[in-house]
Amino acid sequence: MIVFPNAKINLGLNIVSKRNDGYHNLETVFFPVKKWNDVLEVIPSTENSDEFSVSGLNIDGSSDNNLCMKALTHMRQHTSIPPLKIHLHKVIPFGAGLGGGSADAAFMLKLLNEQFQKNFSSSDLEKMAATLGADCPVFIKNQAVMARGIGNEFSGISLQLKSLWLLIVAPGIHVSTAEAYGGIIPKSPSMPINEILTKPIKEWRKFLKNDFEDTVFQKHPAIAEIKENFYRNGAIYASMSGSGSAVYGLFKDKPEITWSSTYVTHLEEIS
Ligand SMILES: C[C@](O)(CO)[C@H](O)COP(=O)(O)OP(=O)(O)OC[C@H]1O[C@@H](n2ccc(N)nc2=O)[C@H](O)[C@@H]1O
Ligand SMILES: Nc1ncnc2c1ncn2[C@@H]1O[C@H](COP(=O)(O)OP(=O)(O)OP(=O)(O)O)[C@@H](O)[C@H]1O
Repeated sequence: MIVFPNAKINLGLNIVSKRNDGYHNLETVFFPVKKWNDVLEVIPSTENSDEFSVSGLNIDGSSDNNLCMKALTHMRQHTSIPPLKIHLHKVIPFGAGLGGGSADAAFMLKLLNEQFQKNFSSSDLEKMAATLGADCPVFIKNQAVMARGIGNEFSGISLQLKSLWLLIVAPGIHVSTAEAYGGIIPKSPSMPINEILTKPIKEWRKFLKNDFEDTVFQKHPAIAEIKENFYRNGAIYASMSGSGSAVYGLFKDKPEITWSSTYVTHLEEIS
């Protein structure tokens, strides 16, 4: 069986308060980037143990630390799964705020559920995903949603982004999520994100903020420069995604911007 875990971007990100468990309560809208995908293939293994291989981008860490394998290990705490041969082709830049590792883990849970007819509900799978990372549960249903809590309490949202062009640029700067949260002083948002998103997109620039930008831009001016470049080239709205370092822009017409050859870019028309 083969699946195609996709990236996400955050439309607005307010860090509201620090919790006693060390995590932060936030408010954000997750928007799935459906056409930017890793490739995850799982077949039965002829060996007595799992086999795991990776191609594409060079992910740091051992197989056991890969979120696909963590998802498999977690699922096995609930049910039996035979030895598997797993291949991950990594396309989505990591440490970029695009949630690619989280998507791999969530898609692994969904694949195992379907392939082995386990009949776990979406809500069961979301609970399993939550143990693997705060960004993981959203990839179970994989729809645009408003998220609160640590990023796993969802409510519906209606967005009119169809036919806009989405450009994402990942500059290859690895931002540690934990470190990015460490630099933030939480505050209550002046206007809830779902209210801002009902305004015309050209007004989002004034109101829709990512609270990580100030500290991350200060440390990495190259990331701030990407955002400025988006606006210089006609973006209706531009922002860093998650804790960075990727930056995205929404455009009415297909943008043609030249970037450093070391940057990874993705362009899609939203459907
Ligand atoms: C920045 C976002 O991408 C926004 O969508 C997410 O909040 C990050 O989610 P994630 O990468 O899945 O994060 P996790 O792997 O669960 O946590 C990494 C670290 O980030 C911090 N963390 C994460 C999520 C959250 N709501 N509050 C936090 O303080 C914690 O220090 C945690 O140890
Ligand atoms: N399958 C995987 N794909 C990518 N990274 C993985 C994977 N498994 C483990 N990791 C580890 O997780 C780290 C973060 O990966 P991920 O792609 O989720 O980061 P991110 O883009 O910053 O996402 P987020 O939006 O969740 O902060 C990587 O640096 C890597 O060490």
